[in-house]
Amino acid sequence: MERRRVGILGATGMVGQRFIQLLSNHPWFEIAWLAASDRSAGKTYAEACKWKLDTPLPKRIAAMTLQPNVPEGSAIELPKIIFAALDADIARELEPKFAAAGCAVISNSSAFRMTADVPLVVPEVNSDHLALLETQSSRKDRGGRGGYIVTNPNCSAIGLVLALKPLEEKFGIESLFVSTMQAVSGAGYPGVASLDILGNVVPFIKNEEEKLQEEVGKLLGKRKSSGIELLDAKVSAHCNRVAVEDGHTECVSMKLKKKATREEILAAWSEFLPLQGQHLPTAPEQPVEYDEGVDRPQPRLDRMRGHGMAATVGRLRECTLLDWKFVVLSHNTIRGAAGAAVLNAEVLALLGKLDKLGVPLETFSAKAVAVTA
Ligand SMILES: NC(=O)C1=CN([C@@H]2O[C@H](COP(=O)(O)OP(=O)(O)OC[C@H]3O[C@@H](n4cnc5c(N)ncnc54)[C@H](OP(=O)(O)O)[C@@H]3O)[C@@H](O)[C@H]2O)C=CC1
Ligand SMILES: N[C@@H](CC(=O)OP(=O)(O)O)C(=O)O
Repeated sequence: MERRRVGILGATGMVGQRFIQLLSNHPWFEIAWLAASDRSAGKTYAEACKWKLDTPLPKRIAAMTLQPNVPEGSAIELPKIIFAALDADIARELEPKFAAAGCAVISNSSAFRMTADVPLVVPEVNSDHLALLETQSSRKDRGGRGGYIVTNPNCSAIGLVLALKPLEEKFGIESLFVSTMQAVSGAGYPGVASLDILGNVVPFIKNEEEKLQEEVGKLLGKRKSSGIELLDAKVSAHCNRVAVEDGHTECVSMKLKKKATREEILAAWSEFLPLQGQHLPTAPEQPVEYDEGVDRPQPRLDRMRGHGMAATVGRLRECTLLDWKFVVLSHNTIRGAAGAAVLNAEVLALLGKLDKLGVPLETFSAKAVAVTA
């Protein structure tokens, strides 16, 4: 099968580098276009990027020239699939321009996650929310060329909803308390100053608690004809930055609507295999892995389970305040960012939603009439 050409916006950042790592040998996608800030445009990737990953920067990518970060003016043809890893303020300005140019913008940023007709998706949890694309891609400000924006959640929200989805389905969630320990790579590069974080914990990450609380509601919400009905549960979050390189750990207490035993909860996690049989290259075999170890999960030991795409849960025990408590861990720049977006793109490919990009919608309806006439 011929691989689809893709581009990466924000290619030099922490998440951009993960995109390069995950897409360099991807069987369905081929990196054809890269862009970062104006400071980087015109430089080679090797000149513009401080490569921070523990696999070598691929030679082909190192030699690629960074293009202007707008749909026009590239020296090479703009791909119709754009992975975006930009700060929210920049994403708010740039992502709609690429969607209006007929691109599928597969975004990591928080800029449009809560916009009513923008899907906020974790494929194992709510791929049915992708139906929102039908209205979004025909919006006037999308240029009528089939372009759209799809988002993946905040890195802490992803691990949490993977663990919660099978429990919400079987028992219902009434309320939730979560306290996070988030890795420094979550703050981008150079991120938090070493003097602030070494030997320390910082009990504040700007806007993080608000994002975590509201995104869980949309991700576990139900699709209705009017849009997404948010999950009716109380969620309270504390977010903390800790001196860990990669991997976000979350301590969770929950009250369920229906009583559940420990065995029933463990069974719900092990039987949670929503993408089984779809053969998506980035999907982990077991999205939620339970570890019986008394002191697991731990970021250094467990973040790479399922090639960095699985959420590891452990320490399930009764809670004296709510019903049950447990710990969940996931890799923040793989499962929590670039890997999540690549998996979203694989699902979009499977659903045929990468097929009609860049062509005026009227051309498609005219063609459809011609075929049926
Ligand atoms: N790190 C994480 O764990 C997660 C991050 N995210 C989100 O992903 C996005 C990227 O995060 P991260 O990679 O950590 O950030 P970084 O700060 O590491 O990277 C930012 C990227 O954006 C580019 N950039 C900066 N200014 C502009 C501009 N004006 N126009 C175009 N491009 C610009 C930078 O290019 P240059 O090198 O030229 O400056 C760089 O490529 C953010 O929205 C973040 O919130 C989401 C989930 C997890
Ligand atoms: N704020 C997160 C990472 C992140 O960028 O989140 P968001 O994609 O919601 O902006 C962290 O610090 O770990």
